[in-house]
Amino acid sequence: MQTLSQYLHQHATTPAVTAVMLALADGCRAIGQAVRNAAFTGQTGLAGSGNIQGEAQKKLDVLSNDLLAERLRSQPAVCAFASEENDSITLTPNPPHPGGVLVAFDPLDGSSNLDINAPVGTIFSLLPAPAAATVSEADFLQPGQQQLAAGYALYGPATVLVLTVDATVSAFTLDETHGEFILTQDALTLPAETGEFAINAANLRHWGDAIVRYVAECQAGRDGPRSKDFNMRWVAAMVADVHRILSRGGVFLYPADRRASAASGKLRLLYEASPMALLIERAGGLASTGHARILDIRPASLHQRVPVLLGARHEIERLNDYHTS
Ligand SMILES: O=P(O)(O)OC[C@H]1O[C@](O)(COP(=O)(O)O)[C@@H](O)[C@@H]1O
Ligand SMILES: [Mg+2]
Ligand SMILES: [Mg+2]
Repeated sequence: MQTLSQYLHQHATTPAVTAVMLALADGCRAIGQAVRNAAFTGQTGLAGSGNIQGEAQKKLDVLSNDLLAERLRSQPAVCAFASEENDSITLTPNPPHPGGVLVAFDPLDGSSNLDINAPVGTIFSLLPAPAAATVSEADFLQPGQQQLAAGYALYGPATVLVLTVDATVSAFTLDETHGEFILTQDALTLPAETGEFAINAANLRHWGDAIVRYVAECQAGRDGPRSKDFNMRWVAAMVADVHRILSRGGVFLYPADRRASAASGKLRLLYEASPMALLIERAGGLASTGHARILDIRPASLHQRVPVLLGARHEIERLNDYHTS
């Protein structure tokens, strides 16, 4: 039995990455508890505020953000952090230093699921801090391939933490009795083929031709050009959909579409797409916009959105072909 701390001391590239991961894991443990106890602590429903992307914040969005911010502020390796729920970056008391870390996070992913007691999660990304006197927003605009580490926590029937700090992806399950994350799956790998896809099909009439073709061919099953039946799933929390893919394969699609409001898709590059792309690629899959590898994109702004197609290698290659042919 290996604890998260033991694992990180063996696998993480620097002591700073270990320290920041442990702080994030502690924050996720606290968020998991807050989610489970919300009915007794007055933390259900809307906060009455909105975030910079115009989304109504739930009380748990705000609390989760605070729980992570608290831990990152007091972690000496963290020089600054950026959150989906904050307009701009937050500087910690620690100026940039060799080995210093910037953290970008989505404190509560899939928060519309809170109303129905369905899974939600937290997504985080660690980037190298600059070699400058202070950190600015521009320092966060690094392509995803420069991430030092990334991961997510899924608050489902069990609280699971999935992360990458080296070339591999590992999963830890929270032992609720002892409050410890225990390694439960090492070296997760993603099959190149799949018979399962995930997309919000309510948006079908807005999709571009490549997505319409891909989904129609999956739905045609063994009677269509793919000559096999496909299954469809949609949890409406990216963390849970990606976790299913890392557990049993599949593809997850949140494409751009023809609506002006969805011209770049829905998901955010820094907090959602980049960290998930790193996990998926390290497990042997691919993550693309249809036209570009997500990890190659240099963000133009903190809250930038991108189309996301990720999962089984051969399916994403097919989707890339459909976008260019
Ligand atoms: O409501 P839709 O269109 O099904 O979108 C669901 C997607 O939106 C998200 O909930 C966005 O995340 P947030 O809850 O952090 O805003 C993803 O987790 C999920 O994949
Ligand atoms: Mg999210
Ligand atoms: Mg969120």
